[in-house]
Amino acid sequence: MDALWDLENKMKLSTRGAILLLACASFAVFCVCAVIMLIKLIACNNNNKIVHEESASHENVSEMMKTTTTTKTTIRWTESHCGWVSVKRVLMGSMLWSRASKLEENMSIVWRQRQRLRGSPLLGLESGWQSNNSASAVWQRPILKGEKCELPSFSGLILYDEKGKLLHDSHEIIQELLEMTSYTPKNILITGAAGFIASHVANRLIRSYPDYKIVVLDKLDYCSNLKNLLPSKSCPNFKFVKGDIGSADLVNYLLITESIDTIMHFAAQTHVDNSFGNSFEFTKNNIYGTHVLLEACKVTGQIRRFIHVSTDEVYGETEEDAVVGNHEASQLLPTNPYSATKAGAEMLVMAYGRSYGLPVITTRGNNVYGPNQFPEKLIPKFILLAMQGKNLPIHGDGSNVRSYLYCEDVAEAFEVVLHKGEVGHVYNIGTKKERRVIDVAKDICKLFSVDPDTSIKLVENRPFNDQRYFLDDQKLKNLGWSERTTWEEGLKKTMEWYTKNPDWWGDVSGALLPHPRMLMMPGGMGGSEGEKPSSVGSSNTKMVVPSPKSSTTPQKHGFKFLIYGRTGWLGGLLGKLCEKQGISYEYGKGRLEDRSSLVADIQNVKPTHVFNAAGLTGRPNVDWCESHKTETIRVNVAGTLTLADICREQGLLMMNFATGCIFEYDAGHPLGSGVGFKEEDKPNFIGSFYSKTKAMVEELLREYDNVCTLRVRMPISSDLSNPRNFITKISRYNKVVNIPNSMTILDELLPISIEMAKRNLRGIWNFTNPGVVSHNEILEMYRDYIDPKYTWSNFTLEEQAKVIVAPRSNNEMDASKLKKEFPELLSVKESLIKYVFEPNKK
Ligand SMILES: O=c1ccn([C@@H]2O[C@H](COP(=O)(O)OP(=O)(O)O[C@H]3O[C@H](CO)[C@@H](O)[C@H](O)[C@H]3O)[C@@H](O)[C@H]2O)c(=O)[nH]1
Repeated sequence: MDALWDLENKMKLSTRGAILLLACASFAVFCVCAVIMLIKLIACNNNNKIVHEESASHENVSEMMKTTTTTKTTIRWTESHCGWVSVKRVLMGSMLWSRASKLEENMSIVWRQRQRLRGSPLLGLESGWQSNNSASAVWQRPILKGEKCELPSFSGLILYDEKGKLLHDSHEIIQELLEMTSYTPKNILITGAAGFIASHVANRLIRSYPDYKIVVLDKLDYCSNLKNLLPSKSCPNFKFVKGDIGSADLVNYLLITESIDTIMHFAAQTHVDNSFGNSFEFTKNNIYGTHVLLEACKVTGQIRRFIHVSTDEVYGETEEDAVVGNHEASQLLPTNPYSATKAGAEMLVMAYGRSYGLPVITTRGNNVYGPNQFPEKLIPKFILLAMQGKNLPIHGDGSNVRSYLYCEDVAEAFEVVLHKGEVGHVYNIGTKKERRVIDVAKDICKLFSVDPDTSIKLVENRPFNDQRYFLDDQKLKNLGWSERTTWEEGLKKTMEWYTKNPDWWGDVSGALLPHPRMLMMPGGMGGSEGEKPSSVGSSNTKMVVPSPKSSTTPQKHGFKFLIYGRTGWLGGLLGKLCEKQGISYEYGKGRLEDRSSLVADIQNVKPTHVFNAAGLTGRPNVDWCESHKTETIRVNVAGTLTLADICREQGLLMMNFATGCIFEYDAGHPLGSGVGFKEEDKPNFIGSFYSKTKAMVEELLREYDNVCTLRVRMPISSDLSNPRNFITKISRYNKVVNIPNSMTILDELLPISIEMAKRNLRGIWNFTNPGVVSHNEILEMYRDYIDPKYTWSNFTLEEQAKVIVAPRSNNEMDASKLKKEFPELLSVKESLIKYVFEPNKK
């Protein structure tokens, strides 16, 4: 019993003890909770506080970070290997350290598959940081060896090596790595800087920041001009590279060799009118080109800023009565093909920011005006027209409103965005001052003291003409930028500049048409149907009151070729090719030397391109020309020049089949040396009258920027029955010389001439397959593929001279320009086998 009592007492005691213990424990838990809540509360009020980590190495880091919580912190990774950085977001309990992305050997950044971030407000997003998902505590981005990397100011820092192992000796490393610096551009690539806006930006940066290296990449399209960069020409920090942003190899090469850390991407097809014509060019330049740049940034992994230049047009039309402008978060609702491609490009930029942490900034600008602008745009166009005493064509009724900024102010805006813009942000570059198109025209009339009532003509509206683009410009103003130039001041400066530089752009008659379609007309100077340059400013200019229906009428698209040389070999083949490719074409009826007949042809056919395959080559050969010199001059000289001249007047590209028989092997280009004559070489062979006239014409045609001269040599085709075919000719001669020559395999090259027209290529081109082939090599192939019994004999040039009247040229042409444009082009021997002998094999 006592024992039981004892046990009961003991149990009572232990129960009391347990209760006491429980009470103590509860109190302790309460205290801990209170402390935690207090810490959380403090933390809530101190978003910039650093999270302390348990590990000694982390403490070191944290200690250092403590001093840098309110400013941006930059670290640089100098270890021999690549690494990555994680930051931990404060005020979130979880300690889930996400496994980092890996840097591959080729230095490209490969992010592991992760959930898309959905508009988390975390500041880290702004500098390219990413987390597993929006609830994760850990934000990370990879850094490359030597790269500086800004840390969001609220973060703690943990460094891992590339295998994900914590760095334990981080104190020393971090001491060395931590820098209190902000981003400073060093080597900037500006695309499209021979164009209008970018030239002002480039010239400004080159002038104001001698420490920055500015590399300009520009393909020198119709609307760009190296003269725009003249102020920078002799500056040591300026470099110009002619090239296309669509060339991935070139872009990658430039980023690496020039150590580019910043890209300002202006290059684009910008003219709305053109985009109603050939809008594929817009997709190619604006979307694909941007994509190539972005991919190059990803692959090279060294870009610290990618400033993408977009337009206010991506927002689409603003309501006429809207009082609040589009702000940067407004919806994108582009209305024309041009703005649609710009919006598309923006999406890619945004995606590369999100997917690969590319530090992107986008700008969306209002209309810009000032010196250097190609006169397809309203203000320079109207100034030039007014200067010429011509009428100013207003699309529709001129009630459309645009907001105009002076180019220097816009250049300053880009300077501000470059230095102060936040990564991941969009900035409108705008002005609240709006102007109706009709008022712009009136102001220009006033400057030139002409009567607006007689000078201004209403013409058909654009297929779609946004009424207004109204921007909220506050965000950029918050960075310290504001517009400086008044409209009156800016317009006066612009007028003075164009008055001083009326020929800056050469012949721009095509651009001054009411509705230029520079890209649809690969001649670059074309107009839409029914528009002739002469009609601008004439009192006959069609006046059309815009109607909503007509404004949506689709435009006619497609190519139409006008071909001269119907009865000739090349002209005949061209027609067949057009049929095969479904290209609409007509043969010219007029004679080359009869100007009015050519004008009538163009009026009737309304071509997009003219091909000149007409010319006298003589029958049975060029010896005929020696005894028919005036006839040869009439067609080959006067006729060709007349056609080129009319095409230029009409804004048309003329594809001119010329000859390479204006060169002869010489000391600088000896036989067998492999050194061919280049496009820029001056003709050195005028032995025959035919060659003499051809050389003279080629020289004169250099002055016509609407001509594409194709130097054909010893043309060969798969039609071995054609007497003009070089193979047919030499296989029928009693004796042949044996000299290597460059030649043109028509089956391969004629389709290329069509493609060249579509690509709007101009200037002189050696239109031969690369390499040379000798007479004997061709005849050997002829024997091997066609006639095993075929034999021939050779004779020397001296012996040949006895049986011909005029000397013939032998030469090698350098086809590298053509090969560069068409990398698939076969060497002459490969082409002979593929296109001529294999298909004729007996
Ligand atoms: O002969 C003409 C030429 C233009 N306009 C009108 O003038 C206004 C301005 O036209 P334009 O100078 O071609 O500029 P936008 O179409 O407004 O586009 C410019 O401004 C955009 C920014 O808003 C940029 O994105 C574009 O690249 C740039 O071409 C438009 O309403 C045109 O219809 C005429 O009435 N007659």
